[in-house]
Amino acid sequence: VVRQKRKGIYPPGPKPWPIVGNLFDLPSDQTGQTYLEWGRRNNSDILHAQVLGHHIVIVNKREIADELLEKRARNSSGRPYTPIVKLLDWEFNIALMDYGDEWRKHRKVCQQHLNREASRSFEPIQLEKVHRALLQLLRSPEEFEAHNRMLSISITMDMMYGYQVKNLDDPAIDAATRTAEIGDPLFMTSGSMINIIPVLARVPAWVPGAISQKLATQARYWTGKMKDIPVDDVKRQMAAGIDSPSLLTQFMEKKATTGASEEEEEIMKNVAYTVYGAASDTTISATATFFYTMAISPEVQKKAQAEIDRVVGNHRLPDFTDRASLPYIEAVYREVMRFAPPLPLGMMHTLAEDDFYGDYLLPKGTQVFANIWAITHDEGTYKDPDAFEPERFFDEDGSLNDDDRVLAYGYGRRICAGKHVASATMWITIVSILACFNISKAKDEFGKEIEINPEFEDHGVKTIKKPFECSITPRSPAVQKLIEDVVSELK
Ligand code: HEM
Repeated sequence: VVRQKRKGIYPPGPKPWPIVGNLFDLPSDQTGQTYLEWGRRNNSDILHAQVLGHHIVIVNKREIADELLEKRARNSSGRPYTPIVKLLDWEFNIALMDYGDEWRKHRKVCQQHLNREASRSFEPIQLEKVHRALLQLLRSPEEFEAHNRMLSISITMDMMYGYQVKNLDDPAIDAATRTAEIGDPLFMTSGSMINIIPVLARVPAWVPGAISQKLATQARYWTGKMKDIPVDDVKRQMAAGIDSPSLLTQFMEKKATTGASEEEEEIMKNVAYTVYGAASDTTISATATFFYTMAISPEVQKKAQAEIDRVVGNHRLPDFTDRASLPYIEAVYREVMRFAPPLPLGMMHTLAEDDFYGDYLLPKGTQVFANIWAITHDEGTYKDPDAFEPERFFDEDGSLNDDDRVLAYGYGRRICAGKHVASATMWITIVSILACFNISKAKDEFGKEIEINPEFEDHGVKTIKKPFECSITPRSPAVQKLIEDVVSELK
């Protein structure tokens, strides 16, 4: 019997040009919104584009994303092979590894150390850094964006390496920031021709016009620094006998006592390097959204603070044991993550084999994107989706509803490996800041409120609230003292 290959049509999308396909149609910012608009124009929740023979599929509906990326995860958990990853020396990055043994080994280690139970070992670090951030907010509230960055970065560096970040000029942070600044745009599909025409990767950096090559050389240099500085610090800590719960110090101690293979060490380091990139910008973005939404939602803030005052009281700062007793704060967390998912398109999932969705052919190698932004702004599920309303997460009887899956963490087997850590960091940040401060729009010299530009910066992959001014003031002199006392007791 000769089996005929099933034929199919691609999902709808903009008409491709000869050779380049839709290269010039792909949005480089406002991606979530633009693809939702494509969906409306084509009257379809699944869309297709083509760039130089590469297929891209965008899914705007939750059910389709669940079907393709969860139920059919065996076929849809890959990442594309992009030459730029090798050029940048980013092959250590778990988020970029294709689905296979190498990824599986790394993911297993992530799972062991970042699962719900294991990630609780990081709670003391999260609490300490949040308390330090409260003091910073007290001292220089106008610099809240810098304090937000410092908070997220210092938690990650402490969790992974026991590395104590003193300020944002820290050499390890500088190296990581430069790596991302140079590397991120190169990595985007439309950002670098190297991704599309792999042969360009062989052009030496000194050839005029080989811009990506030159930038890649710089990015490689900073990637090396980003890896070496904290690892050298771990060695220093161990020599000095410093006891830290960090992932890498714990591992190194285990290695020194019971032994560990080279491979295990390599994997552990790769996890630590990956987490820095995966954890900081995403958490910074979600926290910036929190500040913004509080400044524009005084009613939400009042309700949240009333709940904290009722449950926690005014004589101590909140801690993780309070989480289950604060449903409204939980709803604020869910709503922050819904309102502006930090990675609006998540990450691409490539298909290992041809697949079909209805009559639509999704060829092997297709990069499938769940449009998380569109799914969390679906009017069918979230009425008035552009409004910030934690109330949408409550049932009529006043209890939290079961919509507790935070879609911002992505899909299937590639779902965010650090979602429990992220959830804990976000929650303790939200509850602590609300317990201590009132956040409102800043006022001009005449006492008139300054409206905040609602726009977000969107670089195609990540999104973050554009810088804005707001007023952050302590709720009472007593709370001010609480913060000062708690921080003065820290080492
Ligand atoms: C608010 C914060 C965060 C958000 C919104 C977020 C979101 C995401 C998303 C959307 C993905 C891709 C999922 C997919 O492919 O479908 C991802 C992957 C990943 N995230 Fe997160 N993340 C956050 C924080 C963190 C933290 C704190 C860690 C580590 C402690 C982390 C570690 C990772 C890793 C290792 C991956 C790669 C997983 C893989 O490819 O198998 N993330 N994250």
